Amino acid sequence: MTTLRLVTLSADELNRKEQWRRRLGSERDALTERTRTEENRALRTTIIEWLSETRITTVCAYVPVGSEPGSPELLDSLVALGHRVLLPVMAGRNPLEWAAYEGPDSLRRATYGLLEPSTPHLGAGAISEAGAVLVPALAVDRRGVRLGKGAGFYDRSLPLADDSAELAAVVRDSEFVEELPAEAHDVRVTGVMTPASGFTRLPV
Ligand SMILES: Nc1nc2c(c(=O)[nH]1)N(C=O)[C@@H](CNc1ccc(C(=O)N[C@@H](CCC(=O)O)C(=O)O)cc1)CN2
Ligand SMILES: Nc1ncnc2c1ncn2[C@@H]1O[C@H](COP(=O)(O)OP(=O)(O)OP(=O)(O)O)[C@@H](O)[C@H]1O
Repeated sequence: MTTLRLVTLSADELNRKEQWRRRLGSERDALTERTRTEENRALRTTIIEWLSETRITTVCAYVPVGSEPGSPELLDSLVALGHRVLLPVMAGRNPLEWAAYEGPDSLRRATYGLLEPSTPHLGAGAISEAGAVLVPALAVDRRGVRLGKGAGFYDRSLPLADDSAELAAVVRDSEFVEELPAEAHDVRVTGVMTPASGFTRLPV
């Protein structure tokens, strides 16, 4: 009985997550190039300012693709300011591995239209060296529940981060929402970063 009920609930949650993904995805796709550029510029400024107020050196980031918030320029700015920037490398369904970003030439095409670093792989444990993890997301809620692409990569990887690390979901302002469907395996982020509001610490 109990098992059956759990399975039903979980399928339902999955459905609700999928509906959110579709809606948020079309909203992102409908943005004008101008809005996108403005938001990404604001994100770059606000992320750099936020980090400059901390003693964080190593930052885990991601190379945005399609309509994801963020920009390659942000990665270059972080490196120029002396940060060590680690980027995710997919390794099957295991936790993400990490490798250093060393400029645009250090990236190569990977599966699913992603770009990955061609520098030496540092393993899945390298995330523990980061003071901040910029986490790609479609949305995040006030409890720190994050909605991602739906493959669970960050749910498997974030538990390897240091306890003191800031786990900052990077989203558009309208994607910081009241409540998202949550599942037991969802790892909560410690903060959210948006173009207009900058970094907001969440009560995790
Ligand atoms: N820029 C960026 N890099 C990232 C992530 C991300 O969200 N954004 N990830 C965050 O986790 C990881 C990759 N996550 C992925 C999650 C799902 C699928 C996926 O569902 N692929 C579909 C095909 C999708 C398509 O081609 O449109 C599939 O498996 O069939 C791929 C990668 C690591 N790197
Ligand atoms: N810790 C885990 N170990 C193994 N599998 C997991 C774990 N966390 C999540 N998963 C698997 O990943 C699937 C997708 O999870 P979810 O929908 O929460 O992904 P997401 O957080 O949106 O995606 P992503 O992290 O890739 O951006 C889950 O149905 C589950 O099967």
